[in-house]
Amino acid sequence: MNMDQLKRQAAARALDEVRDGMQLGLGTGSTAKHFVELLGERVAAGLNVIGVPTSEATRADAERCGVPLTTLDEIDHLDITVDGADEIDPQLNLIKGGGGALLREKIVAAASDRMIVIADDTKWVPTLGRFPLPVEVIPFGLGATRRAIEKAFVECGVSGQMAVRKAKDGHVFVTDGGHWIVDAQLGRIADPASLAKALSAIPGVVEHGLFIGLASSAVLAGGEGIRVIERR
Ligand SMILES: O=C[C@H](O)[C@H](O)[C@H](O)COP(=O)(O)O
Repeated sequence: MNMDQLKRQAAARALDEVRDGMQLGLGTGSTAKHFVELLGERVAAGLNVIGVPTSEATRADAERCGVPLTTLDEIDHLDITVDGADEIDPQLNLIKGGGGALLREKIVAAASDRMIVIADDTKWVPTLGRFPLPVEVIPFGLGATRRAIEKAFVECGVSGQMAVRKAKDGHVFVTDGGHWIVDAQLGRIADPASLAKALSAIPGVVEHGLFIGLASSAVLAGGEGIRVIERR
């Protein structure tokens, strides 16, 4: 089974948790896209749900698949958010934002009763940090923000190169919110909760890709089948 088939399997398993009448957060990325497509098939067959997309890309996918959409201004909570991740550790802390959608993803996950993470099992790691940590920043005063981020890294015992993310066309990547992303190659983040707190305290940082205590469960698809891990 190839990687894409594993992603679809994980998405299909998460779909088992969806009930009629639910309000759903719809994640972003190649794995979440499978979930949106499978959800669309169920909607076409009569399932009544409504979704909040975590990016303009997911909005377009959901519209194409016929999934009805709303916003967090029109409803007061979500039952489940189903989203992918770039890394998942055994405490179900995550690195997200490889696709640049971390800000909306975190807002939507935090407004949800449960967050189910779906992934192929290569995303499962003993310690976060091999995947570059995305930090969403305001372009204004970026030099000062970068220095403050470096200081936070030192205080949290991590270090590594930082680079402003570029889009495929070579221009600076701009998020749906109009911000930039700095990717930090940290290698190993021993204390992700402390680093998350330190980054959140920096004025020019809009959000970062550490999702601490947000995921309720992870559905990991691998060569030997599906593993569901619940947060203790
Ligand atoms: O910004 C993007 C998101 O955090 C994605 O959920 C994450 O990058 C995983 O994406 P994929 O399922 O494509 O690996």
